[in-house]
Amino acid sequence: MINILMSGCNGKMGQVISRMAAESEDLMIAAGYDKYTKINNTYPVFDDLEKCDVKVDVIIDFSNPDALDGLLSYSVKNKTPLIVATTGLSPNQVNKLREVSEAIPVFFSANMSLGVNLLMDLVKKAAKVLEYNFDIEIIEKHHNQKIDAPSGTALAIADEINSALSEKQEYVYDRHSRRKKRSKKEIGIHAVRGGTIVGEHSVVFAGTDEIIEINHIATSKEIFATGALSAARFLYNKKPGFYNMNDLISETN
Ligand SMILES: NC(=O)C1=CN([C@@H]2O[C@H](COP(=O)(O)OP(=O)(O)OC[C@H]3O[C@@H](n4cnc5c(N)ncnc54)[C@H](OP(=O)(O)O)[C@@H]3O)[C@@H](O)[C@H]2O)C=CC1
Ligand SMILES: O=C(O)C1=N[C@H](C(=O)O)C[C@H](O)C1
Repeated sequence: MINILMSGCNGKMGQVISRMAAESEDLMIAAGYDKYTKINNTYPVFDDLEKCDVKVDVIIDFSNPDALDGLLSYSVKNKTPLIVATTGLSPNQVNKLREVSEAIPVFFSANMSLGVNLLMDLVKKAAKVLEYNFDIEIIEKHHNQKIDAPSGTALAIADEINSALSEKQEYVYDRHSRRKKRSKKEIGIHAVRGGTIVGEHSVVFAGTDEIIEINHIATSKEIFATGALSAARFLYNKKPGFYNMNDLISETN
């Protein structure tokens, strides 16, 4: 049995993962971490990781960037593998994750779904072929409870595209403050927020008289939970290192 500490356990993703782990035979949520302790969880919940006296094998984090420092201290002190799915981390926080991965296994992905990770591969290929004649714009849509914008996935897609191009593109976030034509050296990134949209990402390659659009639509949060639980199985007993969905997909296929 792999014992998990669920960080952000009272939140939307924390609750979906708790339900799915309870249905699995090899994983269980042994403890939770959140801002508030809640009475109807089936495991103990801590509002301070220093107080956590439950032995766990892996941490899954779907919470808030403010939680990261505490999680890093706890993981390093207890040599506990750490999965970070929280988005909106600063570049400095991502660097800290990389540093810590020299001592413990760290898994970091802005999107735990298989489909989005395939989309990243497809858009990289498209970007290479269309590099000189097409403008690239990314549009993401999420529910009205989402705090960060643009989504971590939209930024990760833009980074993947940039890694495939011979010249780095500048990211332009909506255009209300710009009074000039679009340059050839930019990737536009746009966020829509409303209702209960689970998560949609669309990459538009707009050329002269033709448009190619590559889309991913998440219709449930379970797809991210499935990915997070697979990441827990993957990271348990791994050597220190900085892992992502590509490592998980290559190992399991
Ligand atoms: N990588 C992926 O595949 C996915 C990533 N995400 C990301 O996961 C994160 C959580 O998403 P979601 O579950 O929808 O959000 P929720 O707001 O529903 O849940 C987050 C939980 O974390 C708690 N929390 C906030 N700050 C802290 C803190 N400093 N320490 C401990 N707990 C804290 C919140 O408490 P309170 O509500 O009281 O503030 C809440 O209970 C987001 O960053 C989101 O973008 C989401 C889905 C997929
Ligand atoms: O907040 C969410 O809900 C989601 N956040 C992630 C992101 O910011 O990319 C992934 C997913 O789209 C759902």
